[in-house]
Amino acid sequence: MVELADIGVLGLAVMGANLARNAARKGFGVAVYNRHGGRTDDLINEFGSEGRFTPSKTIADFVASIARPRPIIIMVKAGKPVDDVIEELIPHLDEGDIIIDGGNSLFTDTNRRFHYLTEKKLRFIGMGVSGGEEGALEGPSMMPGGTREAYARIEPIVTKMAAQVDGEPCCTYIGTEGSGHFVKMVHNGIEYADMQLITEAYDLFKTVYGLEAPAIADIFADWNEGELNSYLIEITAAVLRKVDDTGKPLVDSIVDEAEQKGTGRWTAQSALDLGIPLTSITEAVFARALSARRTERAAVEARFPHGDVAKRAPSAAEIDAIKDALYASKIVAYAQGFEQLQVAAQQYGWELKLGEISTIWRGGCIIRARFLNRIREAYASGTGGGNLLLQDYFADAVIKAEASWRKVVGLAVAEGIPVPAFASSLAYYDGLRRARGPANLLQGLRDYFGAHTYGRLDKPGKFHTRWSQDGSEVKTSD
Ligand SMILES: NC(=O)C1=CN([C@@H]2O[C@H](COP(=O)(O)OP(=O)(O)OC[C@H]3O[C@@H](n4cnc5c(N)ncnc54)[C@H](OP(=O)(O)O)[C@@H]3O)[C@@H](O)[C@H]2O)C=CC1
Ligand SMILES: O=C(CO)[C@H](O)[C@H](O)COP(=O)(O)O
Repeated sequence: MVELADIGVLGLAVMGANLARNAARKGFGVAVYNRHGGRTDDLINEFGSEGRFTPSKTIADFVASIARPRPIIIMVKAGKPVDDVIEELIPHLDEGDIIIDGGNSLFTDTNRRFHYLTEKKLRFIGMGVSGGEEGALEGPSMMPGGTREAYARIEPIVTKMAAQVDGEPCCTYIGTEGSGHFVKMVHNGIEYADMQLITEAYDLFKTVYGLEAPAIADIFADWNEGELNSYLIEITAAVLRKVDDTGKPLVDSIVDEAEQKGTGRWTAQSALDLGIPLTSITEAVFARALSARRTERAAVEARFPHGDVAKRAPSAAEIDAIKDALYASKIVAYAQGFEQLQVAAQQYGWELKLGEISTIWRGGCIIRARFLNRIREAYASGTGGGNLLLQDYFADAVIKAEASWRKVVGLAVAEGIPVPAFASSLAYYDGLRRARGPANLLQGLRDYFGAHTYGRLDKPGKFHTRWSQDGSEVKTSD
């Protein structure tokens, strides 16, 4: 009798194929299927000896080859393909089978699919997966959302497939509905901010100080030894060090147009819906949009040429100042991202455990970093409610970095180098630490043109001034 597979993987492009190999290497029987069978053949021909694979050329055979209740990871392009695949699967499934969408789906789509499949007595898990091609194979960070009992069925498999840090799997139950994909979306938003901050530091070293890529690589490699230690800082050094077949740094020949698949934009859109000042991530999304206007940028540069920047090698103190600016801005980006998780949890009725989320982001995923241990500690100590900036470790780090942060933003502004993520993070910090800001005037203006009313510091209630009439003030509510 043929042994049934423990899990199925449908969609065998880079992520699906590597997740299937990961599961097989961990000893699970893995059923595999791809719409175009060539990918299935390639996987089996190249890696079939790595474990117990059951390849199929039809969905019916694929489903039939998995032990019930069947856990099936679908790893296809986000959007309509996910709905198409779900519809193709449904006629072949039995009550209690579990479809696990491991792609980067929009969380509202996952909410919809969760309820749709629940009505059909099928179970649905929206599972964020981070780590790219290598992580999928070696151990990603996984963020599964759905019912707790559906998660219990897949837990022994996914916790074994996930990256492990200090003996703990980088996978935990996130919550119901689309919460797993929401958390992955915010992860990606933070990834956008992290990368934007790195490129701003690179731009300063290159454009203001005239450093070549290998010298900048050395700086990032050095930073990776300290508190900035992270996967993205590590690979920045590797990318900057790479030379092409002409012997020149590859990075100097890469087109300066950032692409995006949507998760950063969704994070910013969600922040607007939830009313969260998610400035660092949103600026990172806008910076990608501006970078994509390459032809327009060339034309505008011709009309508004830059003056020459007097380039000179940076002193050790100037390098440290950029490091401080990057670190403080990073703290702000994470504080904003974690606030978004907190507010979403309240808004959508999800019990997101921020300590556990920071724990599973410590390994496997793109934003893995030493820094996440600090966030985990803040939540573990029970003092993690509210803004992360107020936690002692982060507050001390920002206070220590503040003078350098201002200097670096000032230098960039003076030299005409855009640093939107450094600057907006600093503006957020400055805005947040002012008990009294200038919105009193704004309220006055709103009341003037639209009778929108305002509150007063000296008495309770809401008021309107008859600005263009007799100038008198009326109380509009208590
Ligand atoms: N690449 C990465 O680093 C990461 C990707 N992700 C997410 O994981 C998912 C998979 O990513 P990736 O591996 O890069 O692959 P792609 O996003 O490039 O998707 C390709 C896969 O989708 C399948 N597909 C597309 N349309 C359909 C359809 N209508 N019906 C059935 N199958 C379809 C393709 O099948 P066929 O071969 O037949 O065309 C192929 O298997 C995506 O949601 C992505 O956003 C998540 C983390 C990291
Ligand atoms: O999910 C990921 C990592 O966590 C992907 O790499 C992500 O799709 C990259 O996003 P973009 O193409 O928008 O930069």
